[in-house]
Amino acid sequence: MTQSPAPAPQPPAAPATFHVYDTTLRDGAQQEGINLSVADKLAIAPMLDALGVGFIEGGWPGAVPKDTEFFKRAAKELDLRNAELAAFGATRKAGVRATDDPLVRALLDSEAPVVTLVAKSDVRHVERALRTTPDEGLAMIQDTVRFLAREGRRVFVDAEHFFDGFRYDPGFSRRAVVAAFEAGAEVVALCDTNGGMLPDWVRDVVADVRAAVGPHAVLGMHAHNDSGCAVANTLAAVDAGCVHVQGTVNGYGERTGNADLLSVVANLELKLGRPVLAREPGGPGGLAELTRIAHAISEITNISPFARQPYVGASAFAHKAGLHASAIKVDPDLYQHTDPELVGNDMRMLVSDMAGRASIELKGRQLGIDLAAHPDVLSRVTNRVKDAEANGYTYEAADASFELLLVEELEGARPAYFRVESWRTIVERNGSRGAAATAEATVKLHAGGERVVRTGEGNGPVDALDHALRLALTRVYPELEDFELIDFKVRILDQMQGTDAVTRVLIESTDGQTSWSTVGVGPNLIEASWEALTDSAIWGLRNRGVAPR
Ligand SMILES: CC(=O)SCCNC(=O)CCNC(=O)[C@H](O)C(C)(C)COP(=O)(O)OP(=O)(O)OC[C@H]1O[C@@H](n2cnc3c(N)ncnc32)[C@H](O)[C@@H]1OP(=O)(O)O
Ligand SMILES: CC(=O)C(=O)O
Repeated sequence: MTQSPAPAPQPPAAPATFHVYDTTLRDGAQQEGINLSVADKLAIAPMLDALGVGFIEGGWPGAVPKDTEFFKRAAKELDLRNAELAAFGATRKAGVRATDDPLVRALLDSEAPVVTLVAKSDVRHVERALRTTPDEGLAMIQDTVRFLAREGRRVFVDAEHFFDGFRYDPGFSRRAVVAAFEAGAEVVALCDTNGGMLPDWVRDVVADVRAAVGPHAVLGMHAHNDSGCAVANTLAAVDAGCVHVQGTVNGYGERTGNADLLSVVANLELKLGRPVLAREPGGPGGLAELTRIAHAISEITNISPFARQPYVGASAFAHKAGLHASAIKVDPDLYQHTDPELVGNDMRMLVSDMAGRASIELKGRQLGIDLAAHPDVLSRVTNRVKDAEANGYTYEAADASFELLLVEELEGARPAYFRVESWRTIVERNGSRGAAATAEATVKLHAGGERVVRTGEGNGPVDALDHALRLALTRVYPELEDFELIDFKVRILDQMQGTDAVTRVLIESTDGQTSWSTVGVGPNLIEASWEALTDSAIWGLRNRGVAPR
């Protein structure tokens, strides 16, 4: 007999407030390899605002000159609709009055409406890193919070190393949080600074603190991802009563990063039914912007998007296995945890040797080719793909070559834009030391009812072949003048099915509007490249609606 699941435990009563606090521009910028200019920060902030976060932590004014400049310019140049800017900084130094601490003063000077103070809440850090007493550690928190609150700032406190500290000496860590609230802090975010917590540990500690501070105190969570649990830890904290979540876009951050705020908000909204992003009614923004903003920000950080990133990655809704595709054909929900459109992403079908007929049918549909009424074609294409992949081809990154294969099986032949008679290449280098090699290629083909022979030059044999092919075809197909080769990848595949190594070439081309990828395989680089180059020309012409001449 099936047992009904136990009712989920109810979260403790908590304030209606819920904060989404982004720290991409501060903690995200602490990631190795990220270096954001003031202009970069000014470009990212409006994207975060459009996403609907409530707070944007812009950096540490006074400590980092670029951040001082950011707050100065942000006040004049940014027109934020949803978010408030937060300036990050530390509590006063030991033995110094808050009013006399230049870094505390710099927080005021930033004119940010919110100030977030990092405060030591692990007694070991107070004694060993600050080299002071627990009482002075608590006084540093209280004095700084009180001073800034009196100056009219909303004060948030990041309780640094809270979880490690709590597991070592819960009494001191609790007192640090209570001290911050008593002094006027509006939020205390409990930080897993070293990122090593697990969700159950977080839940227990947050529940303890929640009981100590009462149901109305705004507790937050700031998680790092060193145990791979930052998002889960953030959700566990919410479950236990946190109503303020911190994180960074794409999970950027020190070491292994912070909680990916995009996953956090998607999970809160889609899985837990908590609308947490601000949205203008009927307007853009919110979750539907998630994928676009993730990629736009990765352009600015110059960190390649992570394909397997939950919700927003290129592979997040990409399906490869044949069995998955056959169920998806019936209902996409059978193999997807959520609808990709809700987060602005797309479902993609990947064609490979793991494809079955359903994968090919769905891929055809995605390419605008309905194969439902052609079971014979589906079987032939499936078999051809499996054979070709066993011989070194890969179609999941070469949609254009796959489409040509499909058209060939459907229409009985490839589009006959030209017929190749032969081609050859020569690489030449004179005997002088340091002289560069040059390449020349000759292509003989038939197009537009004529035999055409053309020679092209290039800095290598593939470049020369590309030039010769264009020279031979552009009189008949002037559209080719817009085509450009934008990426070229080579891989040597050893011992395919007991044969010698083969070479696989993947080419990406563009006509300025569309880009497409083709694949070629051969016993050497030149033959593989020729196949990918000719596929590229054929697909590009067909896509433009050009008829064979
Ligand atoms: C967990 C986090 O990620 S918090 C964010 C960390 N971010 C950064 O550190 C980036 C910006 N940092 C900086 O530019 C510099 O470290 C500065 C300007 C803040 C300080 O530079 P310096 O004065 O040269 O000091 P240094 O970096 O060597 O040491 C930090 C000092 O801050 C003190 N400190 C550390 N945490 C705190 C805190 N929460 N409250 C008060 N003081 C603190 C340390 O005790 C040390 O003081 P000391 O110089 O009297 O020994
Ligand atoms: C404040 C902060 O970044 C941390 O404790 O990790």
